[in-house]
Amino acid sequence: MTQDELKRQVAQAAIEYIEDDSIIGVGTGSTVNHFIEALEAVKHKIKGAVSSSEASTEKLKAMGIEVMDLNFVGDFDVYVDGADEITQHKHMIKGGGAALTREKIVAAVARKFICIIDDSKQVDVLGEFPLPVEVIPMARSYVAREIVKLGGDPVWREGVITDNGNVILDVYNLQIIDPPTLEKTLNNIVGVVTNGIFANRGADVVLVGSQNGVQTLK
Ligand SMILES: O=C[C@H](O)[C@H](O)[C@H](O)COP(=O)(O)O
Repeated sequence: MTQDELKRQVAQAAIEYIEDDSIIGVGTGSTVNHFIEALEAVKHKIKGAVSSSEASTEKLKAMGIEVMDLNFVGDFDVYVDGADEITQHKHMIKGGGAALTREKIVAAVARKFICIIDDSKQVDVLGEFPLPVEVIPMARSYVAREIVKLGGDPVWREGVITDNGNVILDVYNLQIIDPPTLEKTLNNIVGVVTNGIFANRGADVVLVGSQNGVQTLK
């Protein structure tokens, strides 16, 4: 199977976690795009979705799925999203598609985070994938200098504006030994909106697509 076929396979497996009459949290990215397509089979049974990006919202609406405002939903059961890297402790790097802040908000509200990945995303230590940090535009240089002090090499993702109107710094050369602490440290820099470490609220269930089928890690 190609990597894209592995993504489709694992996205299909996540459909089993969807209950009748539920509201589903929907992430962003190429793996989630397969999940959105797979929702076709169950869309008549769900109440609607909460979306983590304009891109996913557009796809959900095109399928006739109601996209709800998180402010009016309260909490809900299941959030399905991909990741750029994930450890055995279910700590992740996310934000390769620049959707990290809305993803972190929707994940915070969900009772269960189901992470769907192909097996290329599994790592021992986070950090080979450059860590995305969403930054208020006027703070870009200041935040970059603060990140250098922490040992990272930030690179401005030029031309990219997030759904929230901010910019992204991708931080290279970090070996993230203690993800929960670095997540908090980076979020304490003034001007940072959020960073792509999902550790203080990691995944609850990880579905891993591989040549041998889908493995479930709980
Ligand atoms: O901002 C994007 C998200 O965090 C994605 O979940 C992540 O980048 C994984 O995307 P993909 O499924 O395309 O590898």
